[in-house]
Amino acid sequence: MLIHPTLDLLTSLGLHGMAKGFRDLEAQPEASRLEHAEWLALLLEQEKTQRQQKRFESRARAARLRHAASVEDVDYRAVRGLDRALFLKLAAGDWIRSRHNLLITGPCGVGKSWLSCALGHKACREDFSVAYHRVPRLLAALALARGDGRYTRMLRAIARLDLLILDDWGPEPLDAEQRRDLLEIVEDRYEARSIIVTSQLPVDRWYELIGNPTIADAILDRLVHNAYRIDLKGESLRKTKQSTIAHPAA
Ligand SMILES: Nc1ncnc2c1ncn2[C@@H]1O[C@H](COP(=O)(O)OP(=O)(O)OP(=O)(O)O)[C@@H](O)[C@H]1O
Repeated sequence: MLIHPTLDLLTSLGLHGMAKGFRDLEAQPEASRLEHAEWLALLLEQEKTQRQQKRFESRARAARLRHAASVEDVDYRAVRGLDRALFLKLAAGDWIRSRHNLLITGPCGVGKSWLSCALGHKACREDFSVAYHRVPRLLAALALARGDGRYTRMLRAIARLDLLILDDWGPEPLDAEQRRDLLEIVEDRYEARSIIVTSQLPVDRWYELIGNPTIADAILDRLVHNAYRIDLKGESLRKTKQSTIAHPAA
């Protein structure tokens, strides 16, 4: 078989997965017993897997998730208030396809950011576009963008994402500009794209966090309607981690 010209052709066509699969099969003596159709199927499978992996890597890079968390690593015993069945259902990603939201609340350090990143990571695997933002930094970045003409472009980029993670909302109340920014973001995504919001404050206190009753109604109506909720409880996992470091298991 003309191995090198075939490899060159696959590479020049950008079929790097097939090229790798071709080299691997050539190196296996038992592969000579395969039918042509089986060869082709294996090479196409390799190409598909490699493309999916590349796509996932680029999605994950763009998402800029704060934690390297994955849904497979969730410790259900450590996180109190986490319903395993609900979380596994969310991990499957149908809520994103149905354009629903997810609100994760609970005290400091119970794993809100971590779980949101685990779901963000899984969403990247499912080929959704994702971005993670801490709310105070995003609002500060939007205020800056307003001054230098990037505001509309930034909002447009946020609106296009399949999943937007807004981490650490509150406890500071929003000012007038921030309220409007949040309304723009939520309005753009309503019944079109999904949001995860995490906050130490329970959902029934978000109204006062927004400040203006009319805008609070508008934001919360769009955000809370159609939202799944996870209300975590218990001690900070940071403390548990520190005591494990101080007293490692023998
Ligand atoms: N489900 C989990 N499995 C394993 N480790 C976890 C899990 N959840 C959280 N952790 C660990 O606990 C630490 C605290 O979690 P995280 O930052 O998500 O808390 P948080 O509720 O968002 O806190 P804060 O309100 O202060 O932002 C993380 O650094 C992470 O390593």
